Amino acid sequence: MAVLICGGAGYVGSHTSALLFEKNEELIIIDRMARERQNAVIGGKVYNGDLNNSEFLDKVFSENEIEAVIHLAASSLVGESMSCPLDYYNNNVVGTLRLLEAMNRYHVDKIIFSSTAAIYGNPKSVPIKESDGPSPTNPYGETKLAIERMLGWAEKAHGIKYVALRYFNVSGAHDSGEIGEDHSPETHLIPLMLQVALGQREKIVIFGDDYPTRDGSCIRDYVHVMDIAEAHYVALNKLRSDGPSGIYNIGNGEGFTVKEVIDTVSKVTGKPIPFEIGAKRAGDPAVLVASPILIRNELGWYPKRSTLLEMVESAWEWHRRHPQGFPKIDQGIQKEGNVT
Ligand SMILES: NC(=O)c1ccc[n+]([C@@H]2O[C@H](COP(=O)([O-])OP(=O)(O)OC[C@H]3O[C@@H](n4cnc5c(N)ncnc54)[C@H](O)[C@@H]3O)[C@@H](O)[C@H]2O)c1
Ligand SMILES: O=c1ccn([C@@H]2O[C@H](COP(=O)(O)OP(=O)(O)O[C@H]3O[C@H](CO)[C@H](O)[C@H](O)[C@H]3O)[C@@H](O)[C@H]2O)c(=O)[nH]1
Repeated sequence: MAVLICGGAGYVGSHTSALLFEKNEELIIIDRMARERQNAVIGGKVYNGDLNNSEFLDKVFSENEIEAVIHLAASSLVGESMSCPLDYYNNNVVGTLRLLEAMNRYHVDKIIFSSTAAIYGNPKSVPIKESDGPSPTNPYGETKLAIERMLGWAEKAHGIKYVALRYFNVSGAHDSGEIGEDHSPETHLIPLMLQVALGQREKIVIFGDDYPTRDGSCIRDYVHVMDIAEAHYVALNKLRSDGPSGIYNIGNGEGFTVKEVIDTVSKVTGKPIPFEIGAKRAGDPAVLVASPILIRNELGWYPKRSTLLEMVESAWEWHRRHPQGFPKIDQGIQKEGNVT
């Protein structure tokens, strides 16, 4: 039986798919950008389509024997969600609703869901524990919280077991240096800085330097994408062995300011990273740092590539080798494969 990966052509999805492929799992991948991003997918049967389309989901679920779902497909930019909240509800909440309906129709009863630190909002204390009350400061976090709650009700009514992984800030790249972060447009801090190091961008704008932090810039907990991929594999096996549903932070337990990230990127790349101070970004909490203890105690997962230096080095390796990201398929460099 196969594992269905929704959003498998995206950043975290392509790394998670690669890891599961290396573990000899049978993979089905759904992504609405699968055709454009087929160079990000190293294996599995790939479908180009949208989760909000129930007929498309019927096709995928009826053509394959699906054991479990890993659901990473979402709109996920904090700033964008502030200006287009309804699009976020539509893509994230309605998309997941359609997916759960299809799982229910086809009797698939395991799902691992990409949640986010953004559900916590401005934390009451740091590091943040799962038991701390959620209080999102942006529509993106609200949609993820709504989905976590929908999963809880779907379990009660339909017996669908779930693990929600609340990732903190994902960074780094596959150990091979052949898969990495390639968002368009790029908005994430570390790849933007690496674009500066590559000479593709003049400078970084720090979004606010009067936060109540040690140097005034925001603090985030960066976690390596391959550690995140492993968390999915661990969660999948937990559900396979009849483990209970659960919600877990996926972080390192240590936070870095934007200015500290600039220093690390400069050290790794050997290039200065010029910056200017800009306005705060709407919806940004000052500090997000995880307590990663619960998942260590219950599932045995802990981050293995935990220093910021390792994360930036691995991201730099990918960006240095692939300054334009994945080869674009209209450049005629596409892999052989069958995207349905
Ligand atoms: N990157 C981070 O720092 C981070 C942190 C916390 C949580 N997350 C969550 O992890 C998940 C993956 O994040 P990412 O950075 O890899 O994002 P990404 O944008 O690179 O990947 C998401 C993929 O999902 C696909 N997708 C989106 N909506 C879809 C739909 N309706 N139907 C089919 N495909 C759809 C996109 O085409 C894309 O390839 C997201 O759910 C995000 O909210 C990411
Ligand atoms: O040009 C930039 C870009 C970012 N930042 C700052 O750098 C930090 C990291 O910003 P990112 O845009 O890289 O990441 P976010 O913290 O906004 O969000 C990411 O992590 C979240 C979880 O913490 C979410 O889940 C979300 O999907 C994911 O994009 C933030 O404090 C942000 O204000 C800047 O100062 N300048």
